[in-house]
Amino acid sequence: MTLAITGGFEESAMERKYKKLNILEEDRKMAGERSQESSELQMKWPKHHKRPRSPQTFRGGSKRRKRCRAQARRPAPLKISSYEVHKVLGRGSFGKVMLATLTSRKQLVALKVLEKRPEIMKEHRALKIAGGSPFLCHAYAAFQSKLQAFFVLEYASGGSLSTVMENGPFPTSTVM
Ligand SMILES: Nc1ncnc2c1ncn2[C@@H]1O[C@H](COP(=O)(O)OP(=O)(O)OP(=O)(O)O)[C@@H](O)[C@H]1O
Repeated sequence: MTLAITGGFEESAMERKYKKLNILEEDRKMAGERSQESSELQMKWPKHHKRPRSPQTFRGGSKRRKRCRAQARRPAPLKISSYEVHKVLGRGSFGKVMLATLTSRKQLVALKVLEKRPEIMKEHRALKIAGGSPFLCHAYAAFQSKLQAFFVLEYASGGSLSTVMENGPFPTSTVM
């Protein structure tokens, strides 16, 4: 066998046979060990119990990634009758934003009502981007009537940045 490893000489038929037998023997041993391991595991975790999964690790070493806020919550109902409107929060170029309550959950939301125009696709794209950011308002749902598009947004109770800045500069702790 040593000859075969160092090369240079050919293995004899007898040596090949011994080598094969040794390999078969090793295979048998390993198979035996594996079946013992699996029966031990079955004893630990009977079939009706799920074995705990090892925590999945992503690139960069972080454990399972957190779902973003908008995904984590259930989608809001997709009809206007499910919302109780309280007041107008502000107006934009294509419509208005109203403070509303999702009646079934008593949750305050900002309901953005826009005329159906091609430009509202920009809004759609912006909300898609905002969904991945922890610093921007997320959308819970969107639905439409014949003439209008409705976006149900996270209510930002602090007001707009320009309103806050009317009173002068504020400390970093306020921003955080
Ligand atoms: N999620 C929200 N929570 C609280 N108030 C909001 C929210 N979204 C909008 N508002 C208020 O409604 C106003 C109008 O918002 P909207 O997004 O329609 O227009 P805009 O972004 O200010 O302007 P434009 O339509 O030209 O982009 C805002 O200035 C803000 O005061």
